[in-house]
Amino acid sequence: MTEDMLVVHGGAPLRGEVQVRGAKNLISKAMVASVLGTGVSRLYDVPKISDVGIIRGLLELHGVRVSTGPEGELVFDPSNVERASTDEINVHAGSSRIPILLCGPLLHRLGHAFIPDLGGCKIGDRPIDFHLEALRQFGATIDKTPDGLHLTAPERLRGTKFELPYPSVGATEQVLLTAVLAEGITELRNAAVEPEIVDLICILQKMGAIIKVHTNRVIEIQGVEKLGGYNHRPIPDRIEAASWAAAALATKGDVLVRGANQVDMMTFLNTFRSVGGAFEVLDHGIRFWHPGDELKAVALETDVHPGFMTDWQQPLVVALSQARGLSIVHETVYERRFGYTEALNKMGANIQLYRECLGGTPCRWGRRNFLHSAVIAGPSKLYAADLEIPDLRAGFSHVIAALAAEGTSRVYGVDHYIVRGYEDFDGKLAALGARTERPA
Ligand SMILES: CC(=O)N[C@H]1[C@@H](OP(=O)(O)OP(=O)(O)OC[C@H]2O[C@@H](n3ccc(=O)[nH]c3=O)[C@H](O)[C@@H]2O)O[C@H](CO)[C@@H](O)[C@@H]1O
Ligand SMILES: C=C(OP(=O)(O)O)C(=O)O
Repeated sequence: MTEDMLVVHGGAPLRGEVQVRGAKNLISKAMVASVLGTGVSRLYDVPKISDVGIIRGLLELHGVRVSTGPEGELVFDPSNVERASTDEINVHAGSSRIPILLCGPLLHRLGHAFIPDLGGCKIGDRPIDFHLEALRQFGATIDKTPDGLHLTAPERLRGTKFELPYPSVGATEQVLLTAVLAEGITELRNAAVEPEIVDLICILQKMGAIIKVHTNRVIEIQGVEKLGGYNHRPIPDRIEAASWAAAALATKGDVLVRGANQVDMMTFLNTFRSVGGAFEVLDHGIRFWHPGDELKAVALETDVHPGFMTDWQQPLVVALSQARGLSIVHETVYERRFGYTEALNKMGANIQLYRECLGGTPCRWGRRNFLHSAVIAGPSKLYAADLEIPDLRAGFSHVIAALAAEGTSRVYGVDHYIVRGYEDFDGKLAALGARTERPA
């Protein structure tokens, strides 16, 4: 499909400024949280990305009135939450993972929830067993049918004690969004504590929830009878910020990422510096640049917060292909997050994948029968190629590689994938001096 294709003339460093707005991985959850309230909620700085449109559509099907204000403001009025037909909901089947988080809010409001097949990036099996087990413990009944999940809770859900086998972001959000209106106390052990989760807790607290974050990943939620609305400006997107930082490094450029927040990116910044990248933290963002010296190889493992995010590795690996020596990236969160390396190799990179847990510690997952360690030998000269994007973050890394390469590449799948997480992608590339075109 040529309309989904970006032509990239490589070889020019990215230079200039981009602005990041509210984090993709918070915005959609904040939208879901609005359903829990009886009052109007206002979310500011919402980027124009496709996941927002999908969740908006689902909320509207359930009777939430959504309107837009200036500069990315979204307003939610959930006073008339109602059931939607499975056929209508199924229009959104396979489009996002967020619908699973509607379980608790819809059960509280309606006693029933229908969840279509989930979508999201195909970067692993991505089961929802922790979600379903937690919901059962709250008292929900779950019926899996070929068209999706039907959940019922004829009585008020009850608080519970639950320990996650792994600090899953989605399952932690599931528990939070369910426990806030459940009867009694919920204790969640081994919870995820990503900045996006802390921001969701802030939103719920604004709505009237009582949530205590203890040490050692323990979160205690005291259920309340009723929640109101919220006014919230979300944390900036630290994945997008790191993506532009990696793009600056890989193209030997200099990019000021307005809105980038140091505290949410500390681990990334340490790695960026270890590779040889330079940055300066400013009041309104972070400037990232290639200082001219040869980049250095590093070993890193992806991990839950405060570790190195799994969503940061794909863009950074393009820069690592330009570093001298052997870099190791051990992916411990998802089983199949190296799909993009095939394209980089086609362009001249030297990346080998291994089933072993390379990098230091064994994979906490136990799922070792996957190619989840990458060894990147550099520096490699990159040449243009025709590339097919396999998922969102991989897509960004394809585009960076094309920008760093010699010659003209064609990148397919841009509008399908990149638009899920990067607002005004073409506009931002143009602002940074990238030489890209859309076919006529
Ligand atoms: C929309 C959103 O916020 N997406 C992010 C979210 O995804 P998401 O919330 O889906 O990621 P999780 O933290 O839940 O998944 C982490 C790991 O746990 C496994 N797992 C998860 C749930 C479950 O019930 N059973 C199970 O086995 C998954 O297969 C995966 O291997 O966190 C990931 C980890 O930071 C990020 O890469 C994604 O960008
Ligand atoms: C994996 C991602 O998102 P999702 O969970 O929506 O698929 C991502 O943002 O990189």
